[in-house]
Amino acid sequence: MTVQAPVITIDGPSGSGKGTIAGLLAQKLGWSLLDSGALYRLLAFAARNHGVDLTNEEAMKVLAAHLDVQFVAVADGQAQRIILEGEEVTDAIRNEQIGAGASQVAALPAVREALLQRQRAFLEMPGLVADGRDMGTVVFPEAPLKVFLTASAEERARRRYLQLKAKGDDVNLASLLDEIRARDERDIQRAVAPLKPAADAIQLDSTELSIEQVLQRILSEVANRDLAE
Ligand SMILES: Nc1ncnc2c1ncn2[C@@H]1O[C@H](COP(=O)(O)OP(=O)(O)OP(=O)(O)O)[C@@H](O)[C@H]1O
Ligand SMILES: Nc1ccn([C@H]2C[C@H](O)[C@@H](COP(=O)(O)O)O2)c(=O)n1
Repeated sequence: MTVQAPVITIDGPSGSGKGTIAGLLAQKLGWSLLDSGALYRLLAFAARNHGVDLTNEEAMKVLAAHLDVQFVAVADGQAQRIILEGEEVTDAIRNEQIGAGASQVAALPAVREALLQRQRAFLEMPGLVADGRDMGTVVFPEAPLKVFLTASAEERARRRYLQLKAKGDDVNLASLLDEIRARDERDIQRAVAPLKPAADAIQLDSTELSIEQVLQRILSEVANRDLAE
């Protein structure tokens, strides 16, 4: 009998803290990590490099199927390094322009289909923490623990502002709020795999919670379900 590795899915809108929490959780449990948003960002980035129009579904599908990417684990507490076509792009894909492009290509059904198996291939023992928009609804519908992490748009814009400012980016809070609202709208309204909580997801509003409080809430659910050693 093959034993299936457990998955914890963390879905939610941009800036709700999914990536931060997924990374900390994976580190704490010693599990693998899937940052599915990075795949859509990488596609938008690769399309720009290769001069492919983001609305050309057939060309984007081919790009998605052949995306040459590696996720490299690093020391505890640091974001994994992302290598696209031999070049490190970890930071280059983390800006609002690429995020908006990612949200645009993510609405193409052929692209989502082309990335499905690639995402499922991240599943390995002893377990996987997967963050994105459709982890609990489409990619890992059998996951024993699904979290839908939210926060108000204002708080998410504020967090993004502080994050980008710390990186030295020239940012404007009002524009970030507009971009976050536009991205929410596109991710929620799209026809395929829209952003929505799975019926069996735990919904967690992090607006008034610290990163540590969110992490502890999820770890208590992990313990309740006996998911980890
Ligand atoms: N509960 C929290 N309280 C305060 N800041 C937080 C909290 N959760 C996350 N943050 C901060 O908010 C910023 C955005 O978090 P993060 O990148 O994890 O969001 P995300 O949901 O993965 O966004 P995206 O989907 O766009 O990648 C980071 O700087 C992170 O440190
Ligand atoms: N499972 C996923 C992950 C991401 N997307 C899309 C929607 C987002 O706007 C964009 C970038 O994601 P982020 O890195 O900000 O989490 O990618 C999706 O549709 N499905």
